[in-house]
Amino acid sequence: MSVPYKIGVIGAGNIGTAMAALLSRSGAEIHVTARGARLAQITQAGVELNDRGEIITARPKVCEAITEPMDALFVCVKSQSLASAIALNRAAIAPSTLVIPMVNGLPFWFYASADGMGHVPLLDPDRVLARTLSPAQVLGAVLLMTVQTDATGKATSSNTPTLSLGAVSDGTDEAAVTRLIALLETSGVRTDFDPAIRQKVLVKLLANFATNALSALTGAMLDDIGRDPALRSVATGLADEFRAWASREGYSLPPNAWLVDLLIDAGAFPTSMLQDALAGKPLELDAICRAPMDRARMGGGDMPIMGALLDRLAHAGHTPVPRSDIPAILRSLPLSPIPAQKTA
Ligand SMILES: NC(=O)C1=CN([C@@H]2O[C@H](COP(=O)(O)OP(=O)(O)OC[C@H]3O[C@@H](n4cnc5c(N)ncnc54)[C@H](OP(=O)(O)O)[C@@H]3O)[C@@H](O)[C@H]2O)C=CC1
Ligand SMILES: CC(C)(CO)C(=O)C(=O)O
Repeated sequence: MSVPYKIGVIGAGNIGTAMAALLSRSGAEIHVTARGARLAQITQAGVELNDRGEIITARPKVCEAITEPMDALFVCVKSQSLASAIALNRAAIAPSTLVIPMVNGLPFWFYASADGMGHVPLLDPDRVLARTLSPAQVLGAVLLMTVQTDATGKATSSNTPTLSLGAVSDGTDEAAVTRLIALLETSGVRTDFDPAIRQKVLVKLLANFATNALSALTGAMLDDIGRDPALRSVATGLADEFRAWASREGYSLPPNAWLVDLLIDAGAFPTSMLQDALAGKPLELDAICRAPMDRARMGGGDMPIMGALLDRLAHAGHTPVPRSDIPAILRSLPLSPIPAQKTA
């Protein structure tokens, strides 16, 4: 009897539930981790994804922590939980396991090379990730998928799941990656392998940086941010700050016209950070906002609009703030023109 291909999915929230349901169509053996009430839900009823009208149900193996090596491990937690989730699931990770962190924000591996993981202190303060994972086994990932989950754990996705994967250093087992991509494609996840994965990460992070904290503070949907002149000028000011830093790092990012189109096209969608603010959950501010700002400051630059926005968030008490407070808060941000950036 052949040994089954084993895929671990750490975290059964929006993305983890969707991935577990989709990957169940690949024929691989799927192991999902969950805790508390979610563990009980999956044990009883499995996972369910409504993928643009198609209901996909599956009964993966479910546990609090995976205790045997996986061929591939998708880590679907918030960025601030990545190190603890990896530490808890240490037994799932053999030297040959492909580990795919599916998180938004500046990735902990962004400065990795064959010599080591590099270090972004905010993202891996105790170096758990750097010590546990080798750069060759980590695949960078950019996921374009919008998923929301209801109280019963049922996930709903409103677009074609699209995933870009990329090696973060030399030494990645290309045959293993090819096999994983075939399984993802069989599952309905449109997947490519992109040698320029860092560029792709920064393009997505440009959108997150420009919108997420702003939406958490104001409650604005993506299309509001694209259309409302006051919100739009904050978002494009943030994008200018981000683009200036990225350009110093050697990356050329799309211009504000691209960003505004993306926001308007997205419609009345609450960013993932607004969803967290509304649910009273911790916000991914370190990975999405503070880590790029720290890197900019380390390079002698600054991000004054983001600095002020984080300050307003810290002092807001309750987020989103009342609508009546928004105009004064937006006017208080340092939206002075910054030097024109060279953009693609
Ligand atoms: N939602 C979306 O549409 C998109 C999200 N993303 C990104 O994907 C990542 C995941 O987001 P999302 O799925 O929405 O987040 P959720 O908060 O919905 O899910 C995270 C899950 O991880 C679980 N978790 C946290 N720590 C651990 C741990 N140590 N062990 C096991 N489980 C753990 C949480 O469990 P518990 O509830 O018990 O805390 C929760 O179920 C984020 O970086 C997000 O920005 C990217 C693209 C789109
Ligand atoms: C939709 C988008 C790109 C908005 O920033 C996103 O990824 C999010 O909501 O976190």
